[in-house]
This record gives sequence, C-alpha cells and structure tokens, in this order.
Amino acid sequence: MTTVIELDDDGAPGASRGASEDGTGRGGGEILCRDLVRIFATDGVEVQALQGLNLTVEPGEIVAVVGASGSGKSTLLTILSGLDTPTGGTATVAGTDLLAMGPKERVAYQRHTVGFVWQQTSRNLLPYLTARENVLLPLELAARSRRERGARNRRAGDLLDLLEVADVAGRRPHEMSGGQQQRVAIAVAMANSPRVLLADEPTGELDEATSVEVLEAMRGVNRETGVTTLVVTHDPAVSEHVARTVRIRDGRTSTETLRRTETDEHGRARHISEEFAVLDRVGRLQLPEDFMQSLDLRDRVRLALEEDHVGVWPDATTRATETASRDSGAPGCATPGPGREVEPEQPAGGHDPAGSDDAEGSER
Ligand SMILES: Nc1ncnc2c1ncn2[C@@H]1O[C@H](COP(=O)(O)OP(=O)(O)OP(=O)(O)O)[C@@H](O)[C@H]1O
Repeated sequence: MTTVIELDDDGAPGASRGASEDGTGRGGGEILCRDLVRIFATDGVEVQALQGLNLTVEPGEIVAVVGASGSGKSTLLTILSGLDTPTGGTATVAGTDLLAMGPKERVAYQRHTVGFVWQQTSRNLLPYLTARENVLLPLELAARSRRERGARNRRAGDLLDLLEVADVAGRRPHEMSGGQQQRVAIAVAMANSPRVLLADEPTGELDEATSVEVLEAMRGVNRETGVTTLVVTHDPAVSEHVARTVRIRDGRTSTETLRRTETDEHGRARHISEEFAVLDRVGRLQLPEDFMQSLDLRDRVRLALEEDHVGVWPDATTRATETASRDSGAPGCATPGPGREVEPEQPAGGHDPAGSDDAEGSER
C-alpha cells in the first residue's frame, strides 16, 4: 500500500483529486461537506456522531463510504438526504445549502435533487404496488415534471430496462428476489432524474454474488446518466469495485483509497490502489489503524520535517519510561531528561513515498 498525505493548499506537492480537496471548499463539488458536526443529545448524554467531517464528491463521481459501526456513516447520509439537519458546519448538495432549506425547499430537494436507496427493501418499495407502479409513483407525485401519462410510462419502462428488471415490471415486491427488489429501488430513486443518488447499505441484505450484481447496476446507472453517487457500505465487494472509497473514523473522514487500471508495456491490465490520509484545514489527520498497531504508535509520536516528507516515529522516551518503570517497579523513575536525544526508530508506515520504487501505487 502506498500512502501519500496530501497537503491542503492549491498546487501543493502531490495534490490530486480526492483527499486534497476535502475541507478546502474549492472545486465546486456536487456534494460538499465542510467541518460537518452532528451532536445527538439523549437523556442528558451527548453523542458527537460527526466531529468536523470534510468531504467533496465531484459531479458524476461514484464514491463508497466505509467505516466501523458507529463511525457516523448513516448520520452523514441522513443529513445529505435532507432528513436530518447538522448541528454545525456546512453541507451543500447540487448547489442546495442543506442548513438553509425551509420546509418547502426540503420537499422539493427530496423529490428532485436526491434519490435514495435504503438497505431495507420495505423502505424502498410499496408492497401493494407492482415494480412499474412503484417507479411511476414518484413521477406522478412530482408536480414539477408534469410529464404526459405516455411519457411517464415510457420513463418507467426505460428505467426498468436500464436496471434489467423489465421482466418483473408486473410483480409486487414479495414476488421478486432481493436483488431484483433493490434494482427496482434504484429505478424508483432515479425516476425524477436526481442529480445525486444516495444509497445506505444497498446490498446489506443480499448474498455476495447478488451484491455485486446490484453494485454493477448502480455503476451502470452512474455511467449512463452521470448521476453523482454515494454508497455507504460495510461490504468490501462494494467498496473495492469503485474508483474511490472514503473511510470515516470517529465522525471524520480519515483515509481515502483511489483505484485505477493501467495497461503495462505488455498490454496487461494492472489494478493500482493508493491509500491517502485526509488532512483537514488545520492540519489534523488520522493515521491508519494498522500503521499505529504495527509500530505501537500511541499517546504521542515524534515528528520530523524533511525536505519532501514528514517522518513519524514512536515516542522512544515514553517506551523507555515504561520499560524502566516495569523493571524497577517504581513509576516514572527513569524518565530521560528534557532534550535528551533519542535515536529515531523506523518511520511510521515504513516507507518514504518519494523515494519508494512503488511511489505510484501498489498492485493488487
Ligand atoms: N438519533 C440518534 N440519537 C442518539 N444517538 C445517535 C442517533 N443516531 C446515531 N446516533 C449515534 O451516533 C453515532 C453514529 O451513528 P451512525 O448510525 O451514524 O453510525 P454508522 O457508522 O452508520 O453505524 P452502523 O454501521 O452500525 O450503521 C453512534 O454512536 C450512534 O449511537
């Protein structure tokens, strides 16, 4: 794995699309979150679900959002879908400021600007309507579109074709497989041609093979229509199939993985995967957990600014104190004096991006 910590300024070394644009507010992303905070207060206890999250998704991009349970993924999606309001920060989707929406704008936003697919099929489709009727419903509710009945029928038919579920157009949800239901759900979400498609664990109730099919259907819709797509998932089969995966940790974006395919000199396709740490506007970043574990990085680390990189080392003074305390049984008795020189150990991450043969990325 190659890791490059990107700087936050325009034109900074190593800047590229992705992590570097987070938190800067530049780039005019279709989804733009800056310092997003969401605090829940229940029974006098406050939970900070989002703690200054920065995210930029460009028009037409498809991005997977991953993270441990409780990291804030669903909170983010609920805010982006207009169902919840953040406590602080800014969130703009397709030019709509989500903190400034009134009730009418909120309804219009949910009807026309964003489409959603939820994990539970029961939340996506009405059980007493057929697949075709489910797709027709948002078209009929959207007063603004005022399509003729014929045009609405054609639109529903085209979407069911695009999602390859035209053969189940006349069936109700309980007469379809889980994968078919989710593909119809994508057709419903796309009915009013939203600019942004949001999906929360859309493959959570499906087996692996069906998950890949549903993801492929989403990628197909993204390619055909250019709809900006954000998919929250636990499923590595989903996140590894998109060009960009954003990881959320403790309510903040921590790392991003960018994937691309290159053809080598022998005409063979190589899959390149690069992981980036996300640096926010004030210079905070989260080191990947496996880096911290492998070098036992905790509490504090030593930093060194080099010509073209920053080195991070375990704090040898803390380790020396701990070892001496353990050996003598007296806490802190062997603390080295201030300014004591400590030989740096191996740099965190174990590599120097600029000097590495693999600076371009790692092959999967
Ligand atoms: N309505 C709420 N009231 C109080 N706390 C909440 C509420 N919604 C979410 N939280 C808390 O906010 C944090 C983030 O929750 P969230 O559901 O966004 O996580 P997640 O990453 O989607 O988790 P999972 O993968 O398990 O769905 C958790 O600690 C959760 O308990």
